[in-house]
Formats: sequence, C-alpha cells, structure tokens
Amino acid sequence: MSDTEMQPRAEPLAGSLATVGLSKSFGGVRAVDDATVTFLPGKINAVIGPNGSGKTTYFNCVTGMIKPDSGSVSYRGNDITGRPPHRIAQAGIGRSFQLCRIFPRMTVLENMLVSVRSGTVLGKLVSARQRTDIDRARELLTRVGIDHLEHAEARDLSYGQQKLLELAGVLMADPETIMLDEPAGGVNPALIDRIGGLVRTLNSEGKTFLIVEHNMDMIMSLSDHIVVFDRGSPIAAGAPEVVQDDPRVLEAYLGV
Ligand SMILES: Nc1ncnc2c1ncn2[C@@H]1O[C@H](COP(=O)(O)OP(=O)(O)OP(=O)(O)O)[C@@H](O)[C@H]1O
Repeated sequence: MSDTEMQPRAEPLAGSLATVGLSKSFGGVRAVDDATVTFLPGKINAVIGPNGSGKTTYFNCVTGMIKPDSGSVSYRGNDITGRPPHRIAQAGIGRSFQLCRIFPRMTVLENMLVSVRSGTVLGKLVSARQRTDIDRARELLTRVGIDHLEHAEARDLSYGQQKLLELAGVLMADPETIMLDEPAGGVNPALIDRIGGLVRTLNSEGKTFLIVEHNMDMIMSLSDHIVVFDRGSPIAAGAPEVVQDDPRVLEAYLGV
C-alpha cells in the first residue's frame, strides 16, 4: 500500500469498521499508538505484526473490552467508541479470543446456548432452552463439524475443537462482522484447514472478517486485505502480495 493510503480517511468506507487515532497505554507502554485503520466491509481482513505489537489490545479496544485512552472507533457510520462489549455485539460485531473462552464443565451444546444470552450463566441456560435456539445450535455445530460432540463436556475437546466451538458460539448471534484472535494458534493442521474453509464460506455468504493471526500461510492464502502493526501502530496495509514485499514489514519482523 502507498503512503497516501495510510493517511486518516475523512470518511471511512460505508459499512466499514474503522478507527481514527486509537491509543491505549499500560503504564509507560503504548500498546496501541495512534492507530488509524479502515477495514474493508465484506472482505477477509487480517491484522498481523510481531509479538507485543498491540494487536490484541487493538481488538480489545474495538470490542469494548478495554476503553481506549484516545481516538475513536466507528462501525457502519456510528461512533461505538468505549461502548461496553454487549453493545458492540448488538451492533453486529462478534469476536473470539486468543485463549478460548468456553465453559469447560458445560457440554458443547450448553456452551452454544449460553453464548446467545446475556445475564447470569444459570439464567442464560434456563432462558436459552428454546427449540429455536437448540435447533440453531445443532445446525451450527454440524456446520463446524463437531455435532457428534454435543453432549461432551467442553474440557474433553481438543484445543482445535474448542476453537471450533468458540467460533460456532460466535455465530449463534449471527454477527455481520467477526473478529477472530489467533484462530489457528495451537491448532493442528487439519483443523486449521477446516477453520480457514469455514472463514471462506462464511465470507462468501456476506460476513466480514478481521483476523489476528501469526500463521502466515493461513493469512496469505485467506486474506483480501492485511494491516500490519508494529509497536502499537499500523505501518502498512494492502493486499497480501503488496504487504509481504513491503520493506517496512520485513524490518518490523526481522528487526533489520
Ligand atoms: N493488561 C496489560 N497490562 C500491561 N501491559 C499490557 C497489558 N496488555 C498488553 N500489554 C502490553 O502491551 C503491548 C501489546 O500487547 P498485545 O498483547 O496487545 O500485543 P500482541 O500484538 O497481541 O501480541 P501477541 O502477538 O504476542 O499476542 C505488550 O508490550 C504487552 O506486554
């Protein structure tokens, strides 16, 4: 991508998720530093960068897990800066976590049902036992390929299967934008392929993706648009073939 494309856009693309000047420090560490980024709606967007470059903190600021110190987040033309996570979810943005967030002693199906309700876990379980939710949960478990495990406790699943469960849980709310934090991390190659295939299919059905990932094979083959972070700031963005030849990106990764 050219330097001009890195300039703040006066008006983010219609329907896109965008941040302007987003910053977040922890003590003296500027984890996210003046991040102005526009993601492409309807596309598979990736956020990459060396360890500690601020990708997860950026995700957390966008999804309301952390309040940014300054800057703004907008989605479909609305300012969603600092909204709590459930409001961000209501706006149509779903997310998964670097370390899976599931309830290990609940069954796979119960995990699916609690993912669609707010309130206490018990309240969620009681209110979620509706036929429509159960049908939808089973349909999504089939879709991600773990329907045969619906009665297993989540803790008995492999890590890759837990990631698939988490993704299926995110899909319960039918978000139009899905943010995945390291979907391939710690997952075996066969399940990485399955996750990649699911992302592709869901994208072809209209879902927008933002994916933080270290697996370069996956990112380069899957993404339409890549944003590269270094020391909290976006340093390059563009199509995979453009980004991978960008000297700033090589420098960030290799420290040359
Ligand atoms: N809660 C926190 N308290 C203090 N420092 C933090 C906190 N969260 C993140 N940091 C620091 O902020 C910087 C960015 O971390 P972050 O986890 O966002 O990077 P990352 O790019 O997601 O890293 P990785 O690829 O290793 O997951 C790091 O220096 C990290 O140590």
